[in-house]
Amino acid sequence: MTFALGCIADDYTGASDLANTLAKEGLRTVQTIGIPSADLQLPDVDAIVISLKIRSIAASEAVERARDADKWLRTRGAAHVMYKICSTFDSTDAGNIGPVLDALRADAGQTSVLVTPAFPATDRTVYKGNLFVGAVPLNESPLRDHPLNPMRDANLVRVLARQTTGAVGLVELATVARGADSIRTRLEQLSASGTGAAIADAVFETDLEAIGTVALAQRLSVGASGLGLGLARGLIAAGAVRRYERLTQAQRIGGPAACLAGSCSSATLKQIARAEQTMPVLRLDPENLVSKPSETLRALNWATEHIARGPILIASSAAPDAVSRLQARYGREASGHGIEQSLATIAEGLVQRGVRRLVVAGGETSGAVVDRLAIPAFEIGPEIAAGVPMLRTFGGRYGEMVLALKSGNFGGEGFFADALAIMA
Ligand SMILES: Nc1ncnc2c1ncn2[C@@H]1O[C@H](COP(=O)(O)OP(=O)(O)O)[C@@H](O)[C@H]1O
Ligand SMILES: O=C(O)[C@@H](O)C(=O)COP(=O)(O)O
Repeated sequence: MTFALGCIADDYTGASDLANTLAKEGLRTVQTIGIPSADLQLPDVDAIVISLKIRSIAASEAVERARDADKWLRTRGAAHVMYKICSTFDSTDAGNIGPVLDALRADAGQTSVLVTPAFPATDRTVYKGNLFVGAVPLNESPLRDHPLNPMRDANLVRVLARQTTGAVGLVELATVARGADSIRTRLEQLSASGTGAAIADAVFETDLEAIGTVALAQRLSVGASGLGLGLARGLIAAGAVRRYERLTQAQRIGGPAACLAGSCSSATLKQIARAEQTMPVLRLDPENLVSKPSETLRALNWATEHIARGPILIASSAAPDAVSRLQARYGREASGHGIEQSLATIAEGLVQRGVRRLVVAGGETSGAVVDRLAIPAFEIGPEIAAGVPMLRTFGGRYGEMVLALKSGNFGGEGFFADALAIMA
């Protein structure tokens, strides 16, 4: 097997977002769940995106898993590996972006690594090292109340410096806008002064093309889907990959369809409210989900009553004050993990009741669901919304299924209906 680009994503929705971007840019792409097992026959591809669930686990464990994935990709010929992080830089002062970057950089024998979470398609831009979500700095966006990694500082040079052992520098927009040579020169300066990571400003796709061109000459880069776009365009421009036209039509799979939401992002809360106008919605009791196993049974009994008549949505999602109250009672990790596992149990029950079309909202939530269903890999189907493709399972114990794994923050208000319309 040969491929041009190896990627490691720190969560599953992030992986499908990146895979979507690469496919859209013309790379034949497969998304694997973890390191593929030896017996999984992968199709011929230009890019492999290995999905890990390491965004919110202990840094030492995240490092170990990322290094294993990196080794797998390198031993199969990946000259360049991109580490995919969230476009809102989701992390805490304990990691995991910095520790993983430090370890992969050391393994690659590289001095300075380009880092950019910019993703203009979803309005994430970086200027003077500050990350903007739409019109506001990261710390003024809804991400300041994320249940697992509240983002309270928009200055990524500062944020990353608190997580890495090396110095963090900046490649300013004026440098980026002058093109690849100018970025390369700045990176060489930073490298000569021993700077381990260079946050690169980027506002437009042309900025990411220039950053991608420079990154490709190195072994490692770190960023969100905008960086993937830059790398994909760089590979095609260099003639390393022939542009492939992605499928824009989904093959019909039929059967019952369901949506599950564990994201508490403001975008997902609006999408659930909109879905209530068009499909039966069950709002779970988060306290019961953490403390009483019977809540999952209640959900499955409710689903059994409704599922034959059309799509349904089951949600644990709650507004920031309710999330804080639950966390104060049970702890941040225990409530997050408990709810993820309950939603995974509900997903498994739904699939056992015949559901083959499943939409999941939330990164950690998607990770728990996909792991429970033991799906080994996905082929990338048509785009539903920016950053969210339709995914078709590749192998696995439940036969062919289609899924959409939605990052909490992505999609318009009608996302659930939009996804179900494409996953017909
Ligand atoms: N009502 C709730 N109260 C507290 N935490 C919740 C609630 N509902 C879901 N969660 C947890 O919040 C986290 C949401 O993270 P995630 O699924 O990654 O969504 P996003 O994509 O928005 O980041 C998960 O750990 C989930 O279990
Ligand atoms: O880059 C992004 O914003 C997404 O691809 C992503 O990583 C989303 O993470 P979640 O919001 O936790 O799903």
